[in-house]
Amino acid sequence: MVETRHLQVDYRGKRALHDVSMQFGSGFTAVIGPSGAGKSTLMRALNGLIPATLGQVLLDGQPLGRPGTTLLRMQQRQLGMVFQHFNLVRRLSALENVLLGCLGSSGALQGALGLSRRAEREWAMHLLNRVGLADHAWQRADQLSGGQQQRVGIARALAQRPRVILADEPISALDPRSSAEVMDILRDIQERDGLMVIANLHSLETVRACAGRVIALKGGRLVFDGHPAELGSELTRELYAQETAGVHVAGPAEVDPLVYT
Ligand SMILES: Nc1ncnc2c1ncn2[C@@H]1O[C@H](COP(=O)(O)OP(=O)(O)OP(=O)(O)O)[C@@H](O)[C@H]1O
Repeated sequence: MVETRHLQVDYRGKRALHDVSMQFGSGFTAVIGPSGAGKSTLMRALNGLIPATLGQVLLDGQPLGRPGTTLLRMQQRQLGMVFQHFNLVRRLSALENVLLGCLGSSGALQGALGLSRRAEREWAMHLLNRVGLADHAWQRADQLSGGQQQRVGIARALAQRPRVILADEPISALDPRSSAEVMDILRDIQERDGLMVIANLHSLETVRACAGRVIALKGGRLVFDGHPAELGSELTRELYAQETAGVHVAGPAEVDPLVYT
């Protein structure tokens, strides 16, 4: 359903992704790799927030539209985005933030689906309840904890009724308990609602607990695509070699988990 074909992304001459081709059909996919590997660039390119320099991103076989086009906006409705730093409007309530997600799917669709403002509100409240925040609906976003803000971010992404959730480092800014809550919600969305989830994650422990597929990038290139169980310690060591060399030399027992959170 989502595919990259020979995707290359350059930032002012600096290549961030080289010739990346892959397909995503369903399930929970984790994207891993050391700092600067191109993980965020991939997530943003999948959503059309960054255009391909060469190659293509396709949704249901159709290339993503260029920035600013109606085609891209229609496609982006199917691709809900969750951000590392939540990207909420701080002075608005949790409910108002979720309603902003509904705006992405109203407009043209509002008439077609017959969605009234009231129906949108009910939908937004339902989603806040889903992420365990019904009691915080009227609280300002900047008065919520990081974990709560990220849960509002997920509810906002769900508000547009996407088929895919692209989560760009959804738990990097959170403590372990909030991280677990957020991952439980993402996993539940995937398992119960059948949404495809693609999440860029740093903790291999989390990857093993949540993902059915893992994609590893290094230096902007695809270096692994398979089941998390196939991700051996040799490959993991290689993947993070540069990073651990300067920062922390892992002992044999340390290689596997959280080298990198
Ligand atoms: N806006 C930008 N302008 C120029 N170069 C950029 C920009 N964004 C990213 N890069 C560069 O592109 C490469 C890939 O960056 P990206 O943020 O996608 O990596 P990442 O794997 O998500 O890293 P991290 O885990 O540290 O967030 C890096 O070399 C980075 O410096």
